[in-house]
Amino acid sequence: MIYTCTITPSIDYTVYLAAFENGKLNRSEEVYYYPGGKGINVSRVLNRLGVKSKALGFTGGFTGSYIEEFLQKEGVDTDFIETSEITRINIKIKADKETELNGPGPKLTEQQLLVLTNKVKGMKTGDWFILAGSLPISISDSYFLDLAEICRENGVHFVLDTSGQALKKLTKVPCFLIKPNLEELGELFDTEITTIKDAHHYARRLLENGIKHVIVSMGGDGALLVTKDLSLRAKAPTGLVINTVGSGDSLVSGFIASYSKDENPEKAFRYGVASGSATAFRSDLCDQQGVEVLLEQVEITPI
Ligand SMILES: Nc1ncnc2c1ncn2[C@@H]1O[C@H](COP(=O)(O)OP(=O)(O)O)[C@@H](O)[C@H]1O
Ligand SMILES: O=P(O)(O)OC[C@H]1O[C@](O)(COP(=O)(O)O)[C@@H](O)[C@@H]1O
Repeated sequence: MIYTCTITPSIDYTVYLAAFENGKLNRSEEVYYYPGGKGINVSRVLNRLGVKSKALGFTGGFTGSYIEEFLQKEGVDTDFIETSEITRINIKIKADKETELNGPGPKLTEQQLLVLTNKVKGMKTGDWFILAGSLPISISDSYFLDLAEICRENGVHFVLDTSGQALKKLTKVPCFLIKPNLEELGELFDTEITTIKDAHHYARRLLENGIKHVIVSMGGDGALLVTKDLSLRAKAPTGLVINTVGSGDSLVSGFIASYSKDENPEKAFRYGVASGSATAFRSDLCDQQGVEVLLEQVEITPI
């Protein structure tokens, strides 16, 4: 079973307008209320790609109920832990530029965290645990290190897609996959990365920690895949960009959907990049048909 875990879910209140002026009254023309948060996006895309998963994490209040109902209607299994706080609403403004305002994550009690630990303890060899999205600083790093250790002991594939300090601490863990974007990779090494050569260099350094697959996503410039045996660059397909929110999550989903069937990292990489771009080319997350028409347009070359 594939389990995604979103500690900080959201409703992505996504608004389209011709132009956005800071400090003025703006009126939007079109609005959407998508369930969001990185693990939730991964589960939604896996479902659209025909792969079952269970979405774990913490939800609360009317926004939490909305997310849960939305996912269940789409056919995504959920097993959220209830919190007393209202799940955040993240604002995504799509005008001449994309602007985002993400809220803070929930404050969780020891008891709530323990419930999640017990769920991870119940996972079996060969299962997947995808920890994705921001991790509140109120939760100690050792909590996530312990979850990663439980996964290692039980032969559960641990996938990490987070940012900031949490990413820095958790890259010490021998994950199956991590997917920083260029900025996040730079933050990991306290530097700014502007070239493929540097991105490749730093991605390889992450393998020294025992990480098996490092995917560095680069927006419209595609992505890199680095493993012990492979160094690949994928150029992303070109198209009309509508909404890139969830592109990175779609890349992770596409990779895992394919890898969990064939265990072929290059094929999975192609599927992942096509999934990321298929999401960028529409308002909501990608679907299988959208991904498959882009597969041949993903150009993969060795670095
Ligand atoms: N403008 C774009 N054109 C085509 N594909 C894109 C574009 N933006 C993102 N993608 C696709 O989505 C993937 C992940 O995007 P990225 O923006 O790097 O992730 P994140 O949202 O995690 O920062 C890219 O590797 C690419 O395949
Ligand atoms: O947990 P964070 O870092 O605040 O990010 C949450 C946001 O990321 C998203 O999951 C999108 O992520 P990506 O664009 O990186 O794929 C949104 O749905 C959500 O609003």
